[in-house]
Amino acid sequence: MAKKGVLLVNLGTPDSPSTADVRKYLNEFLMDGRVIDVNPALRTVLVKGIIVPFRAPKSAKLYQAIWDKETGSPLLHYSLLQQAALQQRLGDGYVVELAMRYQSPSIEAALQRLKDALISDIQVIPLFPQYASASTGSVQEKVMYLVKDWQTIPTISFLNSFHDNELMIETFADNAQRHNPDSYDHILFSFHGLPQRQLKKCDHTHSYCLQADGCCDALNDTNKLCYSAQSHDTARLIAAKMNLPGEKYTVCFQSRLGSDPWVQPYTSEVIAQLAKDGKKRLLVFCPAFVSDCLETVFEVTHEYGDEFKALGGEHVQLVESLNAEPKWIEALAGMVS
Ligand SMILES: C=CC1=C(C)c2cc3[nH]c(cc4nc(cc5[nH]c(cc1n2)c(C)c5CCC(=O)O)C(CCC(=O)O)=C4C)c(C)c3C=C
Ligand SMILES: [Fe+2]
Ligand SMILES: [Fe+2]
Repeated sequence: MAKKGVLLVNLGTPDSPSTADVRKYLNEFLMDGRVIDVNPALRTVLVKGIIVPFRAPKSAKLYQAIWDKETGSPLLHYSLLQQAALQQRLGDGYVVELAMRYQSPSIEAALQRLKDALISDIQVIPLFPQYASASTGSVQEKVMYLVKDWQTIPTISFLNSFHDNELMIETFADNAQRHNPDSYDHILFSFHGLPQRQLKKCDHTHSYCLQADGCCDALNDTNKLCYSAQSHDTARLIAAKMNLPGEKYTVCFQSRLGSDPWVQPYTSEVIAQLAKDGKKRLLVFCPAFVSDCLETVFEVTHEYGDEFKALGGEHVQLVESLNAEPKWIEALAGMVS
């Protein structure tokens, strides 16, 4: 029987934590019109003239702090473990490839390997639980761009999002149990941030997202692919699995870049308020990421941890991401149709 292809795609990471490699990575990433969605001339000035020159040396230091001597970037390391575990779980009938949207391993090389293996049925799984044009949409666009000139275009299906996947929700809740959640004063669900403008552009009615009261309180036909609404849904589902009452947790958004408004509340402001309220111990989920990476290991544990302590808090504990947890690999296997 003909083999089927599965292409796992995560965001990307620099090839090394040197300033030169981080600069190369940030340039490719931030010049993507779905990530910095302003006109190309302005984007070039912002990215090449301002953001990257200032950010690359700083980011290189952060990457150096999380880079493992043997396994390198945590994001790539866990992604490779996921690929190997999924390949083993699916068996010989499938070829599982891994790619990064930016830098390496590239989507182009992965598609070429599938083509060389005569695979004509490919399922693309962008490894982002919640849909965003800047993440999932960008992967979809890149794959379509790369196959557009092939003589024979294979059957390709794309997974848009899996924010409510039962086994994924269970894996996050299981990971939290290692930390005795009852011993924490408050729990945060801290998602990667996104400019508000990008959320609004996904609302085809132009009247609901960030305009209607409680627009993220439930999913409906208008907001079912809204990143913020899906993030709130993921958090509600994990909270329900853990029997957390509403007052025990807060949904928030981290990693803001630039001065435009991003989806709120911002994690750093929530943490500051919790410290002011006398909370001492915080447990933090980052359910926008399926692998631990710079944004979880460094930003949550070190940056937010230090900020919280400076304001009188005692401890910020990250809940590990899905990484290569067997239940998560089972979740991925279930997504392969
Ligand atoms: C305009 C800027 C950015 C948007 C929009 C954005 C969306 C977005 N990003 C992820 C996932 C990841 N982002 C990561 C790092 C990262 N993201 C931005 C900017 C935007 N992201 C920057 C500048 C960086 C680099 C961090 C730094 O240099 O300090 C990562 C981590 C990569 C790693 O190697 O560990 C991930 C993962 C999603 C899912 C998303 C849209 C929802
Ligand atoms: Fe990002
Ligand atoms: Fe929305």
